[in-house]
Amino acid sequence: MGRVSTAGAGAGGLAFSAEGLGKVYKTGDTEVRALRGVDLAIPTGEILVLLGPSGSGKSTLLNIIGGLDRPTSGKLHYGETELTCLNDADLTRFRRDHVGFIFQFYNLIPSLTAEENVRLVTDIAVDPMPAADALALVGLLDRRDHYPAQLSGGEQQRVAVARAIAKRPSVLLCDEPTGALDSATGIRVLEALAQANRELGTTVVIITHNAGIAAMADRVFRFLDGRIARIEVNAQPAQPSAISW
Ligand SMILES: Nc1ncnc2c1ncn2[C@@H]1O[C@H](COP(=O)(O)OP(=O)(O)OP(=O)(O)O)[C@@H](O)[C@H]1O
Repeated sequence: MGRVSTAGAGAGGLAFSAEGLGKVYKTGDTEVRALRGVDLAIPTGEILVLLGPSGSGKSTLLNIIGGLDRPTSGKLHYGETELTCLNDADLTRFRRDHVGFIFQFYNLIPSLTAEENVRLVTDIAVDPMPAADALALVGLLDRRDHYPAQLSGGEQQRVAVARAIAKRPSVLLCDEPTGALDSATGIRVLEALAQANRELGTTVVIITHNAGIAAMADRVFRFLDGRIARIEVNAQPAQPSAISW
């Protein structure tokens, strides 16, 4: 794609690296320092969990990594491409071609079936998988003709996962993907994310307030007051089914 090279973002490399990322939100006379000098390295193909108190900067970082927002200071690379140097059009192209987003509320179009919701993405993506394959990956092929209102919350979120993975993104960014779900359905959604990671090699970043989910991560970043206060590496990440909620 355009000027965003994927060199260095392949297996064994770094999906993202950042030095001194800062973000200041200005509203009138008020300034909020949401990120205060974040350095990070996210290896390709890992599952990363971001934990930390409300307001500590997790969503701000996720939005910057996904090209939805820009930092006010510091540098961010995707593989060998410096995202912080891209113009708006190239940043949009990076986001469209490489990033899948999953949010707490599923944002499905109510008047479209599960398959049609996924097709919204596969119709415009560069190298998508068939919508049916994406639904099969999250275990919902038999519900392809159901409308969102005919699906449970967990099933709707799995359709959202299918929609996000159908374009074969290199990275899936998930902001509280199980925040609205009970433990059984939440675990099913986490299994869908783990499956995308395993079968497609997708790097997965998950923001959560549920510390139990950290058990499935290769790496955990603990945020405090706009900084990464601690990084933990799991030698043996757990299966989602083994997570205690
Ligand atoms: N668009 C914005 N304008 C002004 N301030 C903002 C904006 N977005 C976030 N903030 C502020 O930046 C800080 C970090 O917010 P952020 O959403 O990144 O935290 P978080 O760790 O994701 O929190 P939560 O767990 O509650 O989602 C907070 O003080 C928040 O109020």
